[in-house]
Amino acid sequence: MNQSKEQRILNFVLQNAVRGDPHSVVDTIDKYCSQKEWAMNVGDEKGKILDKTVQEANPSVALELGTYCGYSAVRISRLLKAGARLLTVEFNPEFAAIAKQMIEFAGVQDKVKLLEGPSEEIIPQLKKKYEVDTLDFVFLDHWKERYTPDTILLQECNLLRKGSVLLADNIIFPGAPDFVNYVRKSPHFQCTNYPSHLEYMQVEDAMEKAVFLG
Ligand SMILES: O=C(NC/C=C/[C@H]1O[C@@H](n2ccc(=O)cc2)[C@H](O)[C@@H]1O)c1cc([N+](=O)[O-])cc(O)c1O
Ligand SMILES: [Mg+2]
Repeated sequence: MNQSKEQRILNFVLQNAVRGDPHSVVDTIDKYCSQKEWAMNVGDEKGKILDKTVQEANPSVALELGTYCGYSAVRISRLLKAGARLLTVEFNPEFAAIAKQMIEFAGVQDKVKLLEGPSEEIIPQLKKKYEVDTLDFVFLDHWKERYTPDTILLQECNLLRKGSVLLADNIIFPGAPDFVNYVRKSPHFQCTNYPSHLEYMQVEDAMEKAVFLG
């Protein structure tokens, strides 16, 4: 049966990137997805905003919702300090299998833990099952209608602390209007908007940073 697009992306990385070099894995995925087949990786332009936000937060414990092929898991984990870890949540078994191989090829498997399942199931398990106290950084890049319920769930599970940084992809396209309304109206978040473009396209997009105020 013919290969999936995600398998083709992984194969291109295995054949063209440098094993153990996360930067080359990120660049190689961007090369494939800009020249051969579009895919919903955060991409390099928004990736630079992600990099800066991660470096500023300098998280000990980070969470990503929506692993997909592992592009942003590799991108984030390459910036983590020694001993820091990224927990990334993926619901689709095929994508999880691709991401696992991508993460291992990049050599960041010691920093990244891929959790398979829906975010609404995984988030309530983070404290007891995954020994999380609070999250220093959260990247939201999964189903857009899950951004708000999962942000509420993170608060209900006491996973945020004063200063926890949320960064959400696709605020303009495909859009997450209820999330933007929620965090901008909430007295518990200090928000910043970062205009950008949809990955590999000339389409407008943006990222929203929401810092939890406690
Ligand atoms: O739809 C988009 N993203 C949805 C991502 C979904 C990913 O999150 C996982 N997940 C993991 C846990 C869950 O609980 C639910 C889903 C899904 O299994 C999938 O791997 C999107 C679309 C465009 N676009 O241009 O159309 C651009 C983007 O940057 C996007 O992020
Ligand atoms: Mg996205």
